[in-house]
Amino acid sequence: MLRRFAAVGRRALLCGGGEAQPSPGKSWASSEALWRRLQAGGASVVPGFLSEEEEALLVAELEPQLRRRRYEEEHWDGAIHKYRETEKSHWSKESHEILQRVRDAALPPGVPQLSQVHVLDLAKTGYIKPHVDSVKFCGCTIAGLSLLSSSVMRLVHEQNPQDCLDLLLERRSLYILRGPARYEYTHEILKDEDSFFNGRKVPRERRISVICRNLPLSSDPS
Ligand SMILES: O=C(O)CCC(=O)C(=O)O
Ligand SMILES: [Fe+2]
Ligand SMILES: [Mn+2]
Repeated sequence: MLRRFAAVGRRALLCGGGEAQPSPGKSWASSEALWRRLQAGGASVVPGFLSEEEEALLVAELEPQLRRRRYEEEHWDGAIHKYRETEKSHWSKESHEILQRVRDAALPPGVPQLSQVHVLDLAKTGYIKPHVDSVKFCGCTIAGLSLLSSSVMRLVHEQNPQDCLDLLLERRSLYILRGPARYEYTHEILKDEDSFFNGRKVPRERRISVICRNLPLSSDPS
């Protein structure tokens, strides 16, 4: 089974959005102070991690596999809407090298990794509701590439929902969720109609994410 998280029922409070303004052009997060804290815990966003050529290469390799599937309305756990997905362990040499670069950049050395890469294709009208990836199936780090579309990822603290921020996930960026951002905050991908970052529309097109994860350790908090 592909799903790896416990969905969170409540809708996130409105946060970030047009109000908290980072220094113009400088930040990929809507709240500087909170983002600095989450970065200190190991979270990050790396814009332009992929070149256009690398993005095209990954999409070309994934497209035939994805096209065989139909978009599903809703996942059984209710978190993902209008999506299709696959898990892939065999890649071309070129793609393998890109994914190795992701693993080297994002996954801590010495921690076992899920060998299968999760590929999630969200339709233009697709979105992901707030959830925390299940500690049963996923370890300390989630590392995701965004292909074909930019999007806004919202992080909301599970205990203090006013503690929240939006991340701009540009097309070809890499995001890393680790530490508090991985365990204490839900993450979600906003639907097109809600997709704003600092008051600016971030149009949601079809988006493919390619996600590498660590395996859980028995010492992971749960
Ligand atoms: O598409 C993404 O980048 C996130 C996907 C996600 O949250 C998940 O599969 O658990
Ligand atoms: Fe997830
Ligand atoms: Mn996730």
